[in-house]
Amino acid sequence: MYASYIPCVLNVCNCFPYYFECNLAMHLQTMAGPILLAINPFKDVSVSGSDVITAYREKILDSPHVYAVADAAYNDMMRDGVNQSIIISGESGGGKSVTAKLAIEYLVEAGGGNSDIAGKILQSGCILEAFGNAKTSRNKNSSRFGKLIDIHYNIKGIIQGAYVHTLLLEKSRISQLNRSERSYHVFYQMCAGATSDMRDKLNLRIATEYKYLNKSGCLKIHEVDDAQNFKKLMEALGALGISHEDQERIFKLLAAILWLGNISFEVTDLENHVTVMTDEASRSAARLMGCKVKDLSVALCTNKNQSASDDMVQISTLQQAIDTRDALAKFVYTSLFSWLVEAINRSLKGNKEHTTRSISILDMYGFESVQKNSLEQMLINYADERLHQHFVRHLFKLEQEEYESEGIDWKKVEFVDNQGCLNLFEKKTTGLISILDEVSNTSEATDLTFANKIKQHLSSTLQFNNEKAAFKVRHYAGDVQYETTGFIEKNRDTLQPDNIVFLSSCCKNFLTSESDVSDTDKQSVGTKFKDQLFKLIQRLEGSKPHFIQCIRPNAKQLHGMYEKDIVLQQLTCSGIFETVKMSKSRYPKRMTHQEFSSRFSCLLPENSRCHDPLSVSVAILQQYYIQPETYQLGFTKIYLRAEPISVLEKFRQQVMEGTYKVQNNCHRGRVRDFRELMSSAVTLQSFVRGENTRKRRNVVRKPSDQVAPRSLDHLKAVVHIQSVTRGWLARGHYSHLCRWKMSAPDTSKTGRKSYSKVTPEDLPVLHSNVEELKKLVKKLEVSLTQKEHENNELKEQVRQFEARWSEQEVKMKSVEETWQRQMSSLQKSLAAAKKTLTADESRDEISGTQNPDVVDRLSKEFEQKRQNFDDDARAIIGTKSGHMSYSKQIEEFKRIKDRFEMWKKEYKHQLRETRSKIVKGVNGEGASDKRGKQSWWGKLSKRRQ
Ligand SMILES: Nc1ncnc2c1ncn2[C@@H]1O[C@H](COP(=O)(O)OP(=O)(O)OP(=O)(O)O)[C@@H](O)[C@H]1O
Repeated sequence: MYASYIPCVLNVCNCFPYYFECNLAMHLQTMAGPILLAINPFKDVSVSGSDVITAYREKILDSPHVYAVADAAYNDMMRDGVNQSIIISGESGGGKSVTAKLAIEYLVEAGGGNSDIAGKILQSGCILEAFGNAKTSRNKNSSRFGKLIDIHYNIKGIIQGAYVHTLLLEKSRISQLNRSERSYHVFYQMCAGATSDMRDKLNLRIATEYKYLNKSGCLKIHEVDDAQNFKKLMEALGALGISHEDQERIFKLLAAILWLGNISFEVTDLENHVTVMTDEASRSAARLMGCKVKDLSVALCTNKNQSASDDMVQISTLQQAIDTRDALAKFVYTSLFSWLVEAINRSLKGNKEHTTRSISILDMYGFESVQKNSLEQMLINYADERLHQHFVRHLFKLEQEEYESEGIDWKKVEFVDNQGCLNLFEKKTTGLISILDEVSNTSEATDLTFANKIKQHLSSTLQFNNEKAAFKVRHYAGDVQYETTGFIEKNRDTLQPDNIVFLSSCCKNFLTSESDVSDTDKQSVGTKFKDQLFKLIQRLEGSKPHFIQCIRPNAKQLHGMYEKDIVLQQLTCSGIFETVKMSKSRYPKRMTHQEFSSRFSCLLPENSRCHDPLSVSVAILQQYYIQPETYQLGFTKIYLRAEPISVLEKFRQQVMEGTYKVQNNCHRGRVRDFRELMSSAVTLQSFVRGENTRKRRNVVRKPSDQVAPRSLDHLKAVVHIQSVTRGWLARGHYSHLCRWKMSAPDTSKTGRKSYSKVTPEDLPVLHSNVEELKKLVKKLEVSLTQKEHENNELKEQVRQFEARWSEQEVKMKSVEETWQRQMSSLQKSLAAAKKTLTADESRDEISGTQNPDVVDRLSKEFEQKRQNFDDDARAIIGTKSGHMSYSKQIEEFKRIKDRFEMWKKEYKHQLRETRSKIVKGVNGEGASDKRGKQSWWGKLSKRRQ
């Protein structure tokens, strides 16, 4: 659906400017490839707030919006476990800070909404805005510092804490203001909103009475209520846990800065040497800073000549004193700002141990070009270039390089690379920052020296304006001319060491950070800024970026006005057209074959999953009919357009839901099994308890029953009787309690204890009842302990009993087996005897000697006995689960065995006799027959004896 917006954006810029004009009634947001374009409506158009957040979270809304970008970042973090960043760029006044605020609002809500940390994160924005934002000619609420907020989450995506990184606050604004601009909001808020008590303590006046505020001719902002905002600021300071004492100190220093600006100097000699005028301004400033007027005067009106070998102290000239005063004011303010950022970070630290990933939101000062651009503008625009390079690198360079190295069929998209402009700033020795540092380190150097030096080194890249000692830089966002006046002083930004010592003694609470003091000695402003910027970009490099480009629809900050050229210029400079071109053919989703196959292999039948990741990936794509033009297979990764990935994700979701359901059912089954096991254990325990009780009460039972196990039915009956008995006892106890309650005071109606019915005569009865109850409780406790002890003993008995049981079972089995073996062996012997006898019969028939009766009788006897023994043995086995104990059964078996042995002996004897009779009868008939008869007998005798 985003694709439908892209041609609109292109048309807007070329042929259909009315499209934007029509849509300015609302906060138009649209996608240009992977970038969200957010057009500043310059009016609250109410497409934000908790309802809209919910709609995006629940996917009821999915149209392009900053909430959709934040949602994608959050979901990507949760799914891939990778840190994310939302990079918001655009010109000053484009709406970056408002957009960042909306993104934070969403991310806070997604990460658990109402937690303490979430509230603090939102409140910290109010403090940073009051102390770091100001009205400029381009924006009534311009951020004068760079800001990166990391929101930390745990593995479940719940907010754990946050950290605010800041980048160089524009300090010149404290003492110098351009026409119609304001200093930092907090000064105006304090002057408008302080309570009378606070005013007295701070000797506070209205803003017009302070020179640092009134010189620009702008004290109020249309539709902005400073007093109301002061209340919000105080609330936020409280919410962040900044103590009352610290708050007082903060406002004291702010008031001191304002009074410092009002300090004037008196010329004391012809050489223009000065001293501080002792008036309300100097007295107030000294009191608020916690020093004497005399010390403040020394700090402002003397300087050490460091070039002289003896560090000679000199009286300052008027200009020197003014510069020192302003430098002190700026130093105090920036130290205060750093202290506040540290305090905010302490408060947002939260639960660092559980932090696993984060989302960073970058809101930098936007590209700006004012009437007289100085070092501040140069650094702001340099930061903007660095950020643009990050954008170019991720959206054009890295992606295209990757397609090439992965062997993807790809037509290269040309883009404007701003690396050249970056080199102009960053190059060692010949870059603007290096040259500025080099010149600043020379004590005699002036701004003109700097101008000449850059002319010498960079004449081929820069255009120069000799009249203004200015140079022009061709930025990606437009040409800017910088006037070198003030560059060296601003870059050095040094305070006299004596002044640092002085400040440390009076506002030490806010100069805790060693870096405040030492860095000013070591690093120039330019180098420090460059280093901080590098660290920031490094942080961003370690995360997956989501880009938002803010567009300023007109220069007048008016709602409903569209200036085509301004918009077109912003779209062109920010590389939106190349991005759109690229997004037509790019593959927004890429995964290694390993990642792809392990994520989606659940969509394949089990037997197809064991192949290599590439084959699995191909199988998945084929199985789900993914169109070949929507993906490409690289050497190590698979590249996909948006549609196939959403199709596969949908299928995966269905499979996962199904799996969870099955798992839940299994889990429920296991719980059921466990319950059954529990109830069996309870049954067994109650049986054992019953047995134990019977033993204790000497219930007389048949000797065989004493060790015999109960049958299942018997057990059930016992348990049933027990439960009925327990129920009966419980009912009895309950009615006893009821009777007791009837006699106790009535509390049911009033809900309170009413003792009105208790007469003095009742008291002894009640006391004795209570005593009785106490005794009863004690007794019960003792018997409970006993029972527990007994229970343990019983458990042990059961365990032993079970062990004996299984032992007996093994024995029984072996007796049974022996019995079976003997019977079958006898059967075999008899069968052999029968066979031989039959052969003998036939021979007897032939010879006339017959013994059929004897053999028949023997055979019948054998059958009869076998039947008897079998029946007896079965009868014993049949009683196994009935009423006979195992030992009894074994005894019976032994008895049968003895009988069997006796019979066997007798039978053998009979067999032998019969044999000898037969042998005698047939003696003369042949030796071979005799051998034949002996052979079966021999075998039988061998086996049986
Ligand atoms: N989404 C929005 N809804 C309503 N008004 C907005 C919105 N975005 C910006 N504005 C208006 O535009 C002004 C400038 O916006 P913002 O301060 O966010 O710009 P910026 O890009 O951060 O500027 P800078 O770089 O100077 O800090 C805001 O003060 C506000 O009045």
